Amino acid sequence: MAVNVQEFAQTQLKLLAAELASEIAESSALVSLHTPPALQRAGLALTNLTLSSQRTGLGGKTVLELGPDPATTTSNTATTTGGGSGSSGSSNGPDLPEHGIRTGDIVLVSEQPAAGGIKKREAKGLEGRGVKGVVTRVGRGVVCVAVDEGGPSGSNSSGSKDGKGDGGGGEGWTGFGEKRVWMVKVADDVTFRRMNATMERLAKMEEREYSSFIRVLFGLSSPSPVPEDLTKDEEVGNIEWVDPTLNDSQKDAIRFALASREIGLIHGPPGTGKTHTLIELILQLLQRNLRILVCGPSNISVDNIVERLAPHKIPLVRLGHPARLLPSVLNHSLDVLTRTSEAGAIVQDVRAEMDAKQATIRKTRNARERRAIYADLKELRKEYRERERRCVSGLVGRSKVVLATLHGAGGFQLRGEQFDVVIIDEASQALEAQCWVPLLAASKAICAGDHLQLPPTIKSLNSRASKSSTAANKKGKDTTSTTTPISTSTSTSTTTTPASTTTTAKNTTPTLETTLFDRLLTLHGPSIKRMLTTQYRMHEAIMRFPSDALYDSRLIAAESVRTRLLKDLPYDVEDTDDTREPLVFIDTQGGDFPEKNEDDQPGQQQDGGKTKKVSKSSLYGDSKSNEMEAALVRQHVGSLVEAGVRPEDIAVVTPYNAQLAVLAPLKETFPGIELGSVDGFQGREKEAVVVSLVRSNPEGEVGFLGEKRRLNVAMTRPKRSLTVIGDSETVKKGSKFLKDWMDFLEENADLRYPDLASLTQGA
Ligand SMILES: Nc1ncnc2c1ncn2[C@@H]1O[C@H](COP(=O)(O)OP(=O)(O)OP(=O)(O)O)[C@@H](O)[C@H]1O
Repeated sequence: MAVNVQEFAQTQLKLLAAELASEIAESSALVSLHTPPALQRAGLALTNLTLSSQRTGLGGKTVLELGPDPATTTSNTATTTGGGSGSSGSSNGPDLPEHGIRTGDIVLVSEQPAAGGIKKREAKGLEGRGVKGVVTRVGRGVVCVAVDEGGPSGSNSSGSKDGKGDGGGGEGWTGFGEKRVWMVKVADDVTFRRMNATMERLAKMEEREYSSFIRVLFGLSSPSPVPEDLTKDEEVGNIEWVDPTLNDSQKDAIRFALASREIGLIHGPPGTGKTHTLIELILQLLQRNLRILVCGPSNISVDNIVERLAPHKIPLVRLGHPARLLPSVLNHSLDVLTRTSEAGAIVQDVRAEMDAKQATIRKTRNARERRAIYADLKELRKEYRERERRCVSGLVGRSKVVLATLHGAGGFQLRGEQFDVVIIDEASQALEAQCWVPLLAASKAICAGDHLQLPPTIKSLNSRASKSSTAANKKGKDTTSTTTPISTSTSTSTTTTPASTTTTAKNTTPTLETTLFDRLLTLHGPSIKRMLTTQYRMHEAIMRFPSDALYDSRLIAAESVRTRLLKDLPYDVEDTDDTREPLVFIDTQGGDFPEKNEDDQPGQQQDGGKTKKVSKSSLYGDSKSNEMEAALVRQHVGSLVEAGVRPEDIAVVTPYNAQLAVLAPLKETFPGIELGSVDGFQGREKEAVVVSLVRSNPEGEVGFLGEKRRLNVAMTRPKRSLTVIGDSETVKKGSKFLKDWMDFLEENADLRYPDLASLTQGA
């Protein structure tokens, strides 16, 4: 049962290397197969830019300000003086075209290739050219990018051992001059560097260095026993709750988390108040004068906690690049505190000096003078880092609660810091290696998550899976993950988040998709977890199937949500067949609603003529769509809206990105409606959710619909109304779980068969 720590770390290192290689290969393939305009349309790039200015941003980073190249913005009414340089690019200039670059994205800015695509050979070297950075601001006519110079703060480069980031940025962007440049989203290899460094540390540890915490996490010792009933426990039996309205399962989970010595898991099924529970736990730990590090896999998961902790007025510090934080939590950001606190003033002096120097670069044409300025800047940056380091360690050292993303916890700011407890939210959505970044600073950990929802996205799974020949693989090859090379840790958007292709392989060979949460449950059994059982989201009828099929029938619908329907919404909604039903199943069986393979679709060809070769790098992969089903979605949404349900209270989710593309026009008809991939919608909720299952074929192939964790996510998003649209005949053949679900819907939902005639009329 016990795990050899060194072997574990070595295996993780190998798996991580394969994963990074997959991500990079995918990015490069996308870039080499598609022209910059096609990538721009797919939301992955922004083309035809020029550099308008640069300045020193937060954390001493150089911020590049990029605007549309005036030479390419012909039909603009705004008056622009030619030449790009000198103009600020932020006001009065031409607007940027439609694009999908968002604040917080990691991008590579480089010289734009001439017309046509980027050749494979060039794509390979893409990382070596240009400069990488984080998008800090997106305006109508300007995009700002804080470039990666290995600055002391923020999430980039600091702590990297390879020194790759250090100083590299300077040369990267100075060559831009007035040339036309573009930016493309890229994989975030910082996350990998942090995970690697952590695994290397673990691999090098000698057994005698293992703490009892580490021993338990690898099964070398058992966790210290915790009594089943803690209500009579001397220490935690009589807690003064900050929020006395917590339900019993939440209180029990908190008692358990407080009483556990090494590790405690809080299992939070959908809508059961996992975060709510963690907030109380943090406050209770603080009352016991313990020092806490709180982490989550994404910025949004961490910000969510900061926002809810802030009203309690406890001193806390949020680490992370300010560009990636919610505006509401910026006041707690370490970068901002460094700037605004008294201790930060001295840091600012150097910063002002750096700005002044930066400004002189553009005026200098003489190469020797430029080199001299760079040398000065290098010195100043060093000094800046030194002062900032002192200021930061003061701020962090005094904080009882520190919050960061998992990989953010590997930054220089926490070097040498120890915590009594590390709390990891959404632990079942993080790679285990990522969890170890903060865990090495802990002597106890509390992990919250739900291993019955989707695990993190693994890209290398595709290539590894395709080499084996299991039936699960054959069926599991559909993927939406090829639509984007962006990292999983930053995005707050829902539609671009890639869906993983998890086959349910639960074998003994270590794989990246085994999360820490899963592994610990297998290792120590259910006694190390407590489950939250009251859910505050779904109508009872919506909750029933997931509860019975996945959560041992233990879920209870809170009184406040148990019977609420769309017709009871706090605004005017008519009482109709659609608004008084919590569960609707529109069964398309019979073969009139066939699915389409993305390859079969005409009009898929992108610019440049070369992209017809559909491969893993196609913008939609071999995703599936179903136009007739989309027409049904439109009809159903139409009648909901007609009854008075607001489009912003409706979401349509589907496992297939190709189907999302087919559904896209709904956004024009019903402004405010949300469309999302199931994977991207994890963690979200809506009053009404329509699920489009897409698959309909005589063979009964269901692809990655066969993953029950994905279906669990899909069916547990709605509050008052779930409508499932799909072909029961096809879907039933997919798995026992799918058959049970279809049988359940046939029995318990308002079952409808579409009227083909009205559908073709309405279309
Ligand atoms: N004890 C409680 N009493 C009343 N409402 C509660 C209670 N606990 C949680 N809630 C409510 O339930 C909802 C879900 O809570 P929260 O956001 O903490 O859930 P979560 O489990 O983290 O969410 P997810 O299911 O997305 O992981 C919130 O609206 C919260 O206010």
